[in-house]
Amino acid sequence: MRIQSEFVEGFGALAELGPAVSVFGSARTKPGTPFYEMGTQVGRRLVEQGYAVITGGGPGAMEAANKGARDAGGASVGLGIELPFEQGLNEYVNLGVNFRYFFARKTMFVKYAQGFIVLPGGFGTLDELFEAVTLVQTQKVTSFPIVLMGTEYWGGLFDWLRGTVLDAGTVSRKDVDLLHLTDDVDEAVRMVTESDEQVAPKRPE
Ligand SMILES: CC(C)=CCNc1ncnc2c1ncn2[C@@H]1O[C@H](COP(=O)(O)O)[C@@H](O)[C@H]1O
Repeated sequence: MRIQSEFVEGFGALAELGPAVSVFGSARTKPGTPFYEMGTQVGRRLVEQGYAVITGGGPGAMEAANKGARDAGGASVGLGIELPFEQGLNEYVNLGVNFRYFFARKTMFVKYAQGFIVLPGGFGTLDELFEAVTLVQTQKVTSFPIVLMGTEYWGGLFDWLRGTVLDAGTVSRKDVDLLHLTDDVDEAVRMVTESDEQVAPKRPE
C-alpha cells in the first residue's frame, strides 16, 4: 500500500541520520531577503553544532536552511511533497525523500528531529507548528523545544495565545510556555539543542 511504503521508505532513509533539527518556514521567502538570510544562518549554525537539518525540501525558507546546512558541509535533508504545482527538491538537499501524503511526511519531521525552528510562514508552517505543539502538549513527544524566529512576525500570535486564548482557559500557561520566541540565531539553536541533553540518550545510535 502506498501509505505504508511511504512510512517504510522514510524510516529507512532517515534511520542513520543522527541528531537533527527540523526547520520550517514560508515556501515564498525570496533569496536575498532578511528571513532567507536568517534561514541560511540557522542551517549553518545547526551543522556547526553537530546537527543535521531537515526541511520540507521546497523553495523559500526551506531552501535557505538547506543551503546553510549544505554549505557548512552537513546533512541537508529535504522531505518533499508531491504538489500540483510541483517544483521538486531544492538544489541544496543532499538527502531527499519524496512523499505523496502530508501526514506521512509530518511524522518524519517530528520523529527524526530533536526540536523545531520555525521561521515566518503561512498555512503550511502554521500547520506544522501547531501539530508539534499539540504533540508536546499531549505528551506524545517529550522534551521537544519549539522556537519561533522573527519577534515582529510572530508577536501578534504570541500575544493572542497569551491573552485571548489563555484567558479563555482553552490552553494552560504551561502550554503557551512551550513556545519560545527570538530573533537571535545562536539563541534559537541553543534553545533547540540544550534540552537535547535529556533527549539524546533515548535515541538509537
Ligand atoms: C512557491 C510554492 C507555494 C511552493 C510550494 N512548495 C512546497 N514544497 C515543499 N513544502 C511545502 C511547499 N509548500 C508548503 N510546504 C510545506 O509547508 C511549509 C511552508 O508552507 P507555507 O509557505 O508557510 O504555507 C513548509 O515547511 C513545508 O513543509
